[in-house]
Amino acid sequence: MESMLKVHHLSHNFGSHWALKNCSFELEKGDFLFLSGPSGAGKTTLLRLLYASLPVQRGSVEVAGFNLNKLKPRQVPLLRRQVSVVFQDFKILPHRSVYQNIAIALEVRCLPAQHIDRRVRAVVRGLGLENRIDTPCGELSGGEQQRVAVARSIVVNPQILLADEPTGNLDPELSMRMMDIFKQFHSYGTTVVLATHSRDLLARHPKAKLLRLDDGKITEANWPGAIIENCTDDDDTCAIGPLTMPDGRTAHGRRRR
Ligand SMILES: Nc1ncnc2c1ncn2[C@@H]1O[C@H](COP(=O)(O)OP(=O)(O)OP(=O)(O)O)[C@@H](O)[C@H]1O
Repeated sequence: MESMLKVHHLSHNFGSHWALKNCSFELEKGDFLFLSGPSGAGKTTLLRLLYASLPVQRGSVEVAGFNLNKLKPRQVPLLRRQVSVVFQDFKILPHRSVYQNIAIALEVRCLPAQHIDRRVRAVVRGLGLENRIDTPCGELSGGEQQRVAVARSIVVNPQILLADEPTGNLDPELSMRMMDIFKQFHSYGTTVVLATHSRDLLARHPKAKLLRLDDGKITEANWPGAIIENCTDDDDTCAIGPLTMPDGRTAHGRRRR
């Protein structure tokens, strides 16, 4: 199977606070992963690292064949052609319409206008936004804005789709519809990583891969490609992970596989 994500000994700190501690896991093409854990556990931090919106401080990350430890600024747009993200704050343009907010993801790729129009309208239909297509996004409800953010991320057909609580603002029916869309993309071969608090969502997808974070550490995983570190925070190297040297060796002098 083709590897899509390799995260080894990943730790990340904000000042003196370690938001991620020595996380290691791998995903293959077409995997569907739920990232769970309480508020503050490090889910968003992990997604931001995978999207290269935070620099890798410790450990190593490979996403869709890109080594993020060595990623140059000019390579970031290339990575983001393969990886789409829906963040919690949506990042949509309030004065632009639903159509424009979604089309922009394709316009930056200089695709033919007809092709853009077809794809945007198909996604808008799929997410039930037809009657809001010309509405400025600033006038939409939270749930509608969330659907626009999801539409913009899937319209580009990414290899990897990262989503941070994509059903958080939606009622149960829309939430199911949104999940159906993620599952549809997954069935086309897209690798999906979805962060959620929702126990209900996890219970409804018992076959998906699950990674639980607590206080920055992996505490639960249901497949062998993830490592649960049984160590305490007192053991610094174990909890925070070995330092990665620029040549890829760890501070222990062991070369990574
Ligand atoms: N930019 C930042 N500056 C300082 N601390 C941060 C920053 N971003 C996150 N943190 C801290 O890192 C920890 C992990 O935060 P993160 O947002 O990754 O958690 P989360 O699991 O996504 O939480 P939620 O489910 O509430 O979104 C928290 O303690 C948070 O306060």
